[in-house]
Amino acid sequence: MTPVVGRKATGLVAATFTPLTPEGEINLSEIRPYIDYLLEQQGVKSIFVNGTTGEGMSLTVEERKLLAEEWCHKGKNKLEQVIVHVGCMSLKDSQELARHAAEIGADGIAVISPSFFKPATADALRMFLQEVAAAAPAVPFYYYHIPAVTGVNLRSRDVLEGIEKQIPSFQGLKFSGSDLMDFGQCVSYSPSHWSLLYGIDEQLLGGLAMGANGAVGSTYNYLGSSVNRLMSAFHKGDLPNARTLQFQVQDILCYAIKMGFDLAVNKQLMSEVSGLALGPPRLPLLPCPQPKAHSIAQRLQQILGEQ
Ligand SMILES: CC(=O)N[C@@H]([C@@H](O)[C@H](O)[C@H](O)CO)[C@@H](O)CC(=O)C(=O)O
Repeated sequence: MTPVVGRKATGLVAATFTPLTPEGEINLSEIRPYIDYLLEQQGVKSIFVNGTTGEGMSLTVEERKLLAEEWCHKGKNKLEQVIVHVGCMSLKDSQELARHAAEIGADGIAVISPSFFKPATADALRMFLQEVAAAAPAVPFYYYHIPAVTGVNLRSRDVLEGIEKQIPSFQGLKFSGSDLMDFGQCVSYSPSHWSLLYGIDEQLLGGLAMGANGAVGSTYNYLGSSVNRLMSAFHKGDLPNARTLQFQVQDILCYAIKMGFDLAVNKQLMSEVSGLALGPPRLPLLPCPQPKAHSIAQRLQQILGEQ
C-alpha cells in the first residue's frame, strides 16, 4: 500500500478546551471566536481537539463528532492543521470517530492507548492503533503517548517499531511523557516526514533539544505568543533567551500548582485570560472557583510583563 504523506505538523499546536454551557452541554457557538483568539492573540495556527485538555474521554461519541465537525468547519482556510483525537476505550467507537474525521476533512487523527483494559505489550497496542487507522486510511495518523494519564507505560520507541508497515498513514507521535531518552530514541528512529510533537509544556526546551518538530499543549491556548518566541529563540540558537522564556512558563505553572492546578483550573484560567466563555468542566472534574483562576491570571500577566 502507498504510504499517506500528510503535511508535516510543526510549531505550536493548542490542545483545545471544550466549551460547555453553564448547564454542561457542548457550546459550539464559542468555537469560531476561540479560533480567532488563537490566531490573532496567540499566533497559534494548529489545534488538537477532543484530547485530554478537551475532556474527550468524558464526551459522548455524538458530542465528539459535533465538536470535531465545528472545529474543522470553522477552522477551514484559517488554521494550518486540525488534528482530531479519536481514541476511546472501545475500538469500535474509535473506528467510528476515525471514519467521521475523514468525512469532515480533518488534517490528522490521533489515538491514545485504551486505559481501562490496558494493552499488555507494544505489539498489542500497535494492533489496536492499526485497526483504528484502517478505518480512515487516507488520514495522517498520530500515536498519542500520555503515560501519566493512561497508566500505560510502554515505551513509545517500542510502539513505533515497524509501525509504517502496519499503518501506512502513520505521520508521527504526540509525546506527553517526561522520559526524554524514550523521546530521543523515537526522534532518532523517525523518517524525516514524521512529526514528533512534544507535550509537556513546562519542559518544551528539553523536547526541542532532543529534536521535537513542534509541541502540543494546553498552555499554548493562553501562552502561545510567548512560547512562539521561545521556539524562535531556540531555532536561532539563542539559548539564553529561550531558557528565560521557558522559565517564565515554569514560574507561572509553579504558582498555579501551588494554588492546586488541574484541568478545571486550567480551563477557567483560559476563560480569564481570553475572555471566552468556556464554561465549567464536566463531572467528575469540579469547577474551579473564579477567584483562584483570577489570581493565577494576574500572576501570569505579572510574570509575562517582567520580560
Ligand atoms: C496531562 C496534560 O494535560 N498534559 C497536557 C499539557 O499541555 C499540560 O497541561 C501542561 O504541560 C501543563 O502541565 C498535554 O500534554 C495534553 C494534551 O496535549 C491534550 O490535551 O491532549
